[in-house]
Amino acid sequence: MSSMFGKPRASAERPPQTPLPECNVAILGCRGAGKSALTVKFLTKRFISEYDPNLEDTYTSEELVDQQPVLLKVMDTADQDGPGNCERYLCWASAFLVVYSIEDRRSFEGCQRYLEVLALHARGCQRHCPVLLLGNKLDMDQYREGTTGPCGVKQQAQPTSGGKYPGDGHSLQFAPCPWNTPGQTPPAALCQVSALKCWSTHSWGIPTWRAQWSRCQEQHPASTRGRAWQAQSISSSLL
Ligand SMILES: Nc1nc2c(ncn2[C@@H]2O[C@H](COP(=O)(O)OP(=O)(O)OP(=O)(O)O)[C@@H](O)[C@H]2O)c(=O)[nH]1
Repeated sequence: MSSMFGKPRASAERPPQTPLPECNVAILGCRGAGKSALTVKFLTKRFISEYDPNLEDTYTSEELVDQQPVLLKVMDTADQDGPGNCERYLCWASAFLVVYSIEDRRSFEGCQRYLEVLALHARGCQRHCPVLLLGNKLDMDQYREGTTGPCGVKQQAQPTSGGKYPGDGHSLQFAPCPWNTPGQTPPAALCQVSALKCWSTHSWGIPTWRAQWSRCQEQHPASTRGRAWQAQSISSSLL
């Protein structure tokens, strides 16, 4: 079943026969990370505590991404115990949001399994979808399970029990930012990245891949300057 949230925007200016560019985003993560809450928060722009967290559903919302209307479809997944029966979202989604709770280290470590599944899938089908790793429940910062990293920033980037960092082995890919070029219609892939940008702007979670961001800045100093959003959202484009 598909549900429609939010008000359609800017459709009056669009010729009726022009279909909107579409972006399918799957929300992944361990139980209790806050996927459903984030989905509802994003689509309704407020926090709602009463919803059925076990329902796996797909929602559709027309959003403006870089002044362009985009049909954003969001699948709020409900895996019972880590990634399982993943084909349903791997085949459907063109972008992925992997969510953890900042006060639950296990949920952060659980992201590794999702990143691995996504990496495997990307390798298998030669399709590289944007992936955003997102830390949720920012209001629980005093209970954050993490260490203080460089610059005094508390971060989750700790080794998992296997001694690896989530995302290890996945190369970071830096997407330049041409979707802002005047007069250019963003191609589908960039539209999807932009939709994630749109997501990270609206939602109250933050992507927290700070360690990798610094590395990325070193490698791409000119192209990354002043692009704070990218700083946070490049996360792991999976190869
Ligand atoms: N304090 C706080 N609680 C939150 C936040 N987001 C979600 N929660 C709570 O965390 C619990 C789990 O949230 P859900 O959205 O059901 O988590 P989920 O990832 O969808 O969990 P499953 O459906 O079991 O996979 C709920 O009690 C939410 O109210 C947040 O930003 N802050």
